[in-house]
Amino acid sequence: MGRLVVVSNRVALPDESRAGGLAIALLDSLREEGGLWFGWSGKIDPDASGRLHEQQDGNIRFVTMDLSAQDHEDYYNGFANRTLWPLLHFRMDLVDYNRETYEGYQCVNALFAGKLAPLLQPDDIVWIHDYHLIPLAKLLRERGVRCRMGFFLHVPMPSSDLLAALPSHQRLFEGLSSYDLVGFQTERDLERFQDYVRLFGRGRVLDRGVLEAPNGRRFHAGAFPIGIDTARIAELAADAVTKSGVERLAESMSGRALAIGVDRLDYSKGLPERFKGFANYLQRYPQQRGQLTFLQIAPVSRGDVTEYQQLREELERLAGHINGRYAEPDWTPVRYVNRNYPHATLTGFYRMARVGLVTPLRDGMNLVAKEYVAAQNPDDPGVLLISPFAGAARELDGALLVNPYDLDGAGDAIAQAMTMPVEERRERWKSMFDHLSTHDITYWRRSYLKALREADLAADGAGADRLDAVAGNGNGATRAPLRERRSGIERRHPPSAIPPPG
Ligand SMILES: O=P(O)(O)OC[C@H]1O[C@H](O[C@H]2O[C@H](CO)[C@@H](O)[C@H](O)[C@H]2O)[C@H](O)[C@@H](O)[C@@H]1O
Ligand SMILES: O=c1ccn([C@@H]2O[C@H](COP(=O)(O)OP(=O)(O)O)[C@@H](O)[C@H]2O)c(=O)[nH]1
Repeated sequence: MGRLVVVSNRVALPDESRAGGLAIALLDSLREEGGLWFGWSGKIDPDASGRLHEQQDGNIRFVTMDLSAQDHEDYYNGFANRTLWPLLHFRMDLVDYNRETYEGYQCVNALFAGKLAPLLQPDDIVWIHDYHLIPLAKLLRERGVRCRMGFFLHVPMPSSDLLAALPSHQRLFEGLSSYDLVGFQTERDLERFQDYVRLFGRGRVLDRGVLEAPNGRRFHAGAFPIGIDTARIAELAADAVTKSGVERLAESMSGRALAIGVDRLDYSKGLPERFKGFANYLQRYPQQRGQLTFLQIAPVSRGDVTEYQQLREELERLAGHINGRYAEPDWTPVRYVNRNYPHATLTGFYRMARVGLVTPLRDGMNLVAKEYVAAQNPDDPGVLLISPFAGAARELDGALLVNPYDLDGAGDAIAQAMTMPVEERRERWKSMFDHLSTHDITYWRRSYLKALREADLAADGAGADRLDAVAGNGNGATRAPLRERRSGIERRHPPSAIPPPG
């Protein structure tokens, strides 16, 4: 079996501890399989982009590349995080497009290709991640790389009309057809991508999950909801209870219940709306005032980008405003912390929390939602409140759905969580925990890689006779949703027709 080569902008280097679901998930995957992880070093080289660093940690070989200040500005702060990130999170109002940053993005992708190509062996399986690196497969193929290549998009795929509003969208998104398999977080993301290919991408959907680019190249697409290392999170959480940081938090609660939110400081996470929803709860449920303290952990993210700086200021104002209005001499309703915590501590915080608040405006998956569930005490679990706009909501059918734009709804759901009987909490928790135990990070990686290894339609269209046989493989399109209608919003378990990982 070929070596696994993972490529992503962010790499979880052994001494790295920044928050972010992609890096955490890929580290879990590579630990099991071993292989090469290639990406940005996280360092700025004042002279030029391209200096490589190499280190080995267990069975993972890390090769990372520095970027010059200008490349970092155009590629990461610019096109990736000021153009693509808002676009892919349905925020046209925040999209800042200019040709210069787009060219910078292309140049950095070309640099990745130039440095990576000589490291590859013909039977490697190359797995490229996220919106930073959409053009990479095409650029590698232009350099003669013939390996099997897959792509996974960790963020949402928005509606095709939004994608089509991006100048040069065809040049960018046609790049996806150079992969053998393009993976999305949910079936909805896959559907929206197929719509784009049909309506604006000059391509064809030959069958569900089998697409053809304008140049005739055929490739697969499927939904592969990412998971967490459920057993390890549950174990860490049980052990964390005696950790000093966790004990200190427990002591400071003075017997009050805890509501927790854990998010990078990002406008996609719906933090102002969440703060306002909590204020709504305090205002409309005065009889519960003083019983629940809300802890929001929000490590600073992408701090050079204006919109992120503005969000930080807004949240500071809101936290001050809510505390000024509702605090008592012996109780502060909102605790707002811009610090990053390791899982050993975070899982203990999750377990202590009666309410988990995960209310993004849009989120590819949201691993925090899954970690919160995995960390609960089975005898006395907390209640997860989740936005229907997080990919995870489709799987976590025991959570209370909260539309982040509905502040009254958020207030009601918090109050409901506070008074929910333990039997109901256990029942809701169990169905989610059982699901997360089977659909964990290993399941995700194996399912995706199995589908990638089997995605062998010839690039020139030969092999079309196999289309019928393989259509639907890897995305489970043909299975009916398992069920679930709560609060009027249909949620599906992830594609259960993915062949069991072997
Ligand atoms: O690398 P950063 O710019 O610091 O940002 C951190 C990561 O944020 C995004 O994470 C996404 O991936 C998660 C795992 O699949 C998913 O649960 C979440 O919904 C996504 O937002 C981003 O996509 C990554 O590239 C970043 O590394
Ligand atoms: O202080 C923190 C805050 C977050 N995280 C981790 O960062 C990841 C966030 O992933 P998620 O999918 O929720 O969102 P993303 O940040 O990737 O958009 C989760 O594994 C969190 O446990 C962490 O380790 N420490």
